[in-house]
Amino acid sequence: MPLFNVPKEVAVGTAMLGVAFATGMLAGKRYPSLGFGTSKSSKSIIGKSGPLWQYILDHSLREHPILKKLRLLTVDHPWGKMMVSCDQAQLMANLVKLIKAKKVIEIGVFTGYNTLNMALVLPDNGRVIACDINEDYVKIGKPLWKEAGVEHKIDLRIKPAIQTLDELLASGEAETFDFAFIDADKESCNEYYEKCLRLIKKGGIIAIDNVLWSGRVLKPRKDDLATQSIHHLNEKLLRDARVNISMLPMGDGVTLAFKL
Ligand SMILES: C[S@@+](CC[C@H](N)C(=O)[O-])C[C@H]1O[C@@H](n2cnc3c(N)ncnc32)[C@H](O)[C@@H]1O
Repeated sequence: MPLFNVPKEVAVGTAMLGVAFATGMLAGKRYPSLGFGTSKSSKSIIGKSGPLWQYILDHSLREHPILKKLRLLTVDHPWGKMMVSCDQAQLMANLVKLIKAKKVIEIGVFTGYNTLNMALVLPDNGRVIACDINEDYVKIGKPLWKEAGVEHKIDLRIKPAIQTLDELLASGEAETFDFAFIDADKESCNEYYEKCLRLIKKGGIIAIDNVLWSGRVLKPRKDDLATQSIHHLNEKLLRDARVNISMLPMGDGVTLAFKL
């Protein structure tokens, strides 16, 4: 199947994302112009295409050459805006290293940029449980996981992420993970969060992407289920005594929840 086709079986899971892209909702996931592929939209709520953004990358991004190769492979893909922001991915890798994580979960792999990013900093016996429903996207990045020599750290599960999380819980892996990155269909973000919270150890971190949803969270429409879902989770997290949180205006907004 051509890479650019969305297979029927994932149409439901990705439908809202599709709408999001068509309407610029994911405009915050944009890449800089200088050697970072095309910048297709100017709707970013936090200015991700101007000279200051370029300066930030020029003075902070330390990207592994194979990660860069994967980003450039992905950026011109028609769905390339789904890829995680590279500065944000670098923060994830720094956190994974800081807490000496061994077991991490990625919910929403796409072409595998952040999966590779985390695998690169995990110890040799570390493991990324990588969840997606679309194998065609993942196929783009898989050869680069191998080229980077980290393929053995990645356990790819092609099925709805809820199912994978339930299987991990059923197999006794509660409180054994160190880090989770939630970046898939937004309607399920609360369920992903609750299941990840059970899977993560105390002191572990859950990172939730797109918490600003290009600003739509400011005025969620009743018929916009994705925005409603993100907004409800944001409100819940503010009062959730099980975690400490930081909401960062990076990419399309990322919340870090530190399990107490
Ligand atoms: C925003 S992209 C993920 C970007 C990725 N984290 C990266 O590093 O570039 C969202 C992904 O979630 C996947 N997805 C959508 N619904 C899903 C579901 N129910 N279960 C698992 N993955 C899902 C899509 O196929 C897509 O690849």
